[in-house]
Amino acid sequence: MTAGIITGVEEPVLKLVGIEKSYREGDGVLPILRQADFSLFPGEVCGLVAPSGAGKSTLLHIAGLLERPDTGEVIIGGRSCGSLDDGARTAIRRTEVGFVYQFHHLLPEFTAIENVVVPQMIAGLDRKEATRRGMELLSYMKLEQRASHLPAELSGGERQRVAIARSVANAPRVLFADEPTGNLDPKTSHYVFDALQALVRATGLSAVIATHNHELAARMDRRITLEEGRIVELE
Ligand SMILES: Nc1ncnc2c1ncn2[C@@H]1O[C@H](COP(=O)(O)OP(=O)(O)OP(=O)(O)O)[C@@H](O)[C@H]1O
Repeated sequence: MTAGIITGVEEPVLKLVGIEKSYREGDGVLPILRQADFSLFPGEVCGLVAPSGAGKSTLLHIAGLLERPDTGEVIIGGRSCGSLDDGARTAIRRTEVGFVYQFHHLLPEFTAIENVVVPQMIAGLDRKEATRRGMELLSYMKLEQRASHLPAELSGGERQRVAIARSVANAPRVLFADEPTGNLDPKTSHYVFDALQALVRATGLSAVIATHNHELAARMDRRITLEEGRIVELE
């Protein structure tokens, strides 16, 4: 066993322990996260529902290794990430973590399938294998027929489904989605979430999804919120 890697089926894919984060505000500090603790288990889809400004994006960025907490520990796949240097954190982020945002951020000059293939080729896969996996992911997202279209030729919901497929192209352990349907109408939001859920079920991925949409949150395995910087489970 590799030193520092904990194995076992019940081990969380993501663990946050005592996370604290403040930002400077004028002459003072603005505390955002205070002793935030959280565990996400394999295959779980967890909704993060909290008012604007509560710290949802901050939490996702810290958990996804885009930002460092002031104190506390982020453990991904049993590995503590706090003491790692930026290079090691970037390597873990590339292989273990996927991100989806409110806006798709697809490469406009590349087709849907190319957008899913490019990150895999950057990670070292050959084009044939990357295309095979890319088509499989697009089919989970019900986009096989749209694979050769450019982003400008796709609807908002289709673009967001391509962005989701791309975010998991390199088989991360955990997906962080920050308002992934925030830009879509309610019907399309549900359709995109259906596709995301099918993908999660098919790949065994775990996900934390920040959303203002309570109906979507109700469809997730668990829901959490932020209360005065702490993570609290919702019924
Ligand atoms: N880099 C930063 N520097 C200073 N303040 C910041 C920074 N990032 C976020 N904040 C502040 O921290 C608070 C939490 O921001 P965050 O974006 O995490 O909230 P949120 O819950 O995701 O909000 P929303 O739902 O509106 O996206 C806000 O008051 C924000 O202004």
